[in-house]
Amino acid sequence: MTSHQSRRSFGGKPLKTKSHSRSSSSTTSLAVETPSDTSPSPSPSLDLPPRMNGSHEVSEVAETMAHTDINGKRKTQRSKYDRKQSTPMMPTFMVSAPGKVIVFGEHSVVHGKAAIAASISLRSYLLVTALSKSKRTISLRFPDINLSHTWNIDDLPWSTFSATGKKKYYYDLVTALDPELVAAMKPHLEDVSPNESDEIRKVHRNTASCFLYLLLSLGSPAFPGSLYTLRSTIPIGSGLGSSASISVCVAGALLLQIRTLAGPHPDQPAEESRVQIERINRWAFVGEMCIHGNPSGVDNTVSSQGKGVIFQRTDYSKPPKVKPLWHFPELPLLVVDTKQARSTSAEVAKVGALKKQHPLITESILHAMDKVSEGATELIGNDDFDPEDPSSIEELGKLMTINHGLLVALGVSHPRLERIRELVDHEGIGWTKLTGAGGGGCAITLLKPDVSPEKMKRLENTLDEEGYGKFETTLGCDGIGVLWPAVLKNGMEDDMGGEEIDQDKFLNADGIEGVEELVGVHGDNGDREAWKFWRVED
Ligand SMILES: Nc1ncnc2c1ncn2[C@@H]1O[C@H](COP(=O)(O)OP(=O)(O)O)[C@@H](O)[C@H]1O
Ligand SMILES: C[C@@](O)(CCOP(=O)(O)O)CC(=O)O
Repeated sequence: MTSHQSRRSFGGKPLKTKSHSRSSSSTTSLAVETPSDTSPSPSPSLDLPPRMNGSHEVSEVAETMAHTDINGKRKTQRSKYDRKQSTPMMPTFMVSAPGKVIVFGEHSVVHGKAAIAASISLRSYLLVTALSKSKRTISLRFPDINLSHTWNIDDLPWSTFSATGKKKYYYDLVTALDPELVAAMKPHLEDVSPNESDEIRKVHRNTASCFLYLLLSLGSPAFPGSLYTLRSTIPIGSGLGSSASISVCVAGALLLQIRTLAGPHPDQPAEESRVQIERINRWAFVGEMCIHGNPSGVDNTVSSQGKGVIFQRTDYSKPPKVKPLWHFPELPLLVVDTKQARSTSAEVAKVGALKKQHPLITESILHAMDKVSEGATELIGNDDFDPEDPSSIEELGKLMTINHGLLVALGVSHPRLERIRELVDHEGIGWTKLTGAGGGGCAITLLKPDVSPEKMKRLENTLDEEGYGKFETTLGCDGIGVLWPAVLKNGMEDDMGGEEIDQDKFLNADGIEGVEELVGVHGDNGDREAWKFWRVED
């Protein structure tokens, strides 16, 4: 594969991509394999920030952080003269993680075939603000779902989570929720959004349980009072991995707060970066279990590591095998939301019924889908594949068209999905397929290079008129990123060290565009350098 440093035309807007050296895919597996990561954590190497907003005497929060061992036990040892040292407080920081699309092989994956999923540039952003020593509370402000909740740290069931046989460490592989721990957590979820409808409360409690289970597993009674503010640019419940993305943000933020992650920093070897991502991914999977019950682990893996993955599930009682595609190309992708509600289980059942009725025909379709995924893996793994070259894009696009046709044959498309395909085909601007379960949800279009702004505008107008949601994204983006400290500028311009992104600014950012403009990983003039990523590619 060629390396590229590019700005592709995207409906008249330049698309930002980064330069990465590329080589063939690694076969390292994340999330679903036996733990090998039991080494003690290296100390974190994020640069400590310049003091912001004037000088802080060290607070007990910072002191506690500095004296908390890897198992969360507080070390009470003080300095020689038993007085507080002047060290900076943990800064306000931010983490961000992407959503995902299934690029090839939805449905056939349910029947043991290989599928490919990849990250997209729609992302969740979580701002973490350490509170002053006197505030012994943990607060969530998640305005996308109108969730606002505060727990008193000292009231939380720490002893149950740290009891012998129950305590889990940051390096553990947790593959199931512990029913006793879930029961201990339950009373602390009961007063979440008490005045909302049952339906809304369920959503709020799922999100709150994801956070609380991770906090109680990774934290300790000495955990610093903190405020977590989350905003996401990923539509919720459209099959684009919004829940995995927030689980990755929460897992990453908590692991950073207990100082069990090394980096990210630019010189970090890929191997070390992958270990950090693996840690985050394992805990994000636990968060996903709180929201979903029985997730496959694919969404959180793609969201943590970014790029793409091939996944296959030959034994349905086990999680799928996940092989990272560290060098998945960055490609311009249009995601269109039909806004048509769909049920993944109903669509999966449809295919199951078809297979019963027409076993040979259905098996041939599924086999053909497997060949499409195989062909796509070969294509993008080939050294000749060049995301800048129209013929490479066309080959990949054709595979998407075939995959969509096969999904139609399985009966999982929907007139609103077909309408998107028709509109895109009419303009001749790219290759479209449904993504995820179908029956509604989203379609993805791989755009031809240099699509004319007029054609793009015409398509946008029609989609708008017909009530579709549209997102201009990039496929194959970075996974979890860290903005440390969370400042608007890099802090180089003046002595004050940059302007802090406080909660108000973040909450007041206007819509998706406002969030992207204020804190976005992908700024108007290319990717923001202040965001750091664990570089997983060799
Ligand atoms: N921005 C967000 N803020 C708070 N919770 C969120 C957010 N995005 C997703 N969630 C949680 O994830 C759930 C959506 O998961 P799911 O239905 O699987 O959709 P998706 O396919 O987008 O992951 C929501 O009901 C909510 O609990
Ligand atoms: C249809 C299926 O292959 C993908 C479902 O994707 P989503 O939940 O719609 O993102 C089901 C599955 O893999 O569990």
